[in-house]
Amino acid sequence: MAIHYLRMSIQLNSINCFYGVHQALFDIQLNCPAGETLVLLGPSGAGKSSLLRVLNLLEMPRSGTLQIAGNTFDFTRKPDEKAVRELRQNVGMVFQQYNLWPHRTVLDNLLEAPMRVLGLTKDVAMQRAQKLLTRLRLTDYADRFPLHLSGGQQQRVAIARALMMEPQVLLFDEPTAALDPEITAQIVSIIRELAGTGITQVIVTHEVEVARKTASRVVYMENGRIVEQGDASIFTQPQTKEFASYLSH
Ligand SMILES: Nc1ncnc2c1ncn2[C@@H]1O[C@H](COP(=O)(O)OP(=O)(O)OP(=O)(O)O)[C@@H](O)[C@H]1O
Repeated sequence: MAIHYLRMSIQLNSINCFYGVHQALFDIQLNCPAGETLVLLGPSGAGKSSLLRVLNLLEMPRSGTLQIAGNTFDFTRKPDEKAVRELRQNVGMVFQQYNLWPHRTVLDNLLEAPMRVLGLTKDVAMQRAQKLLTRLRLTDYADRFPLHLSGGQQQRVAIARALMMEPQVLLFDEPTAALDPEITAQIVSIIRELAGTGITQVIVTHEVEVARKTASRVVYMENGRIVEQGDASIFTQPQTKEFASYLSH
């Protein structure tokens, strides 16, 4: 009989994370198979951003293990620098404030990291950039500076820039915060389109509607702990009174 192993893109085991003496994450256990879109939900201060930031090592937990995109980290030891660099190439991040280079054009924002970090030639990087500019409907803005673009356009540039590295995992911190409903719908449709490409996505959001439209897996957190996790069916059949109450507000 054939045995099928589920290809896990992300596994967290017993993660404990502190800011000084304040513990922000408690004993986090999480599995996310490759190709899923995982949404992290929970009230303010629940630990969603901290958990997201652990996934690309912007926060270093005090203990526990992380397996992501083929790398494994045991946080009781100092992480290997080469493994950290590899992780950052394989795990892209789209920040809430976009974090674009303000004095570089959209095109140069896209070309910079793949040429510097991956060593791509300008021709190869340009080919990648042109495809992404087309895919994200940004071709008319290639020569503009980020501050001359709307929030939704800057968000699309930030997504294109992360995709330039061809990451296995893409992290989003509040991708639709401060965007109006029409632009939110555009970003939701981009996330859904990306889900079809096999990339694994992890999204922090306060917007339950955005979560409902994008998530194939859901994690609900409170006070640094995962209260409930499952597939998208938990939106209609929450298993805990905490998640049910969150959804009803
Ligand atoms: N840099 C920091 N220094 C100290 N404490 C922090 C820091 N960042 C977060 N915290 C604390 O850690 C806890 C989790 O914060 P986190 O930002 O992960 O929550 P969140 O669920 O993303 O909240 P929000 O939805 O408001 O962004 C909170 O109690 C927060 O005050």
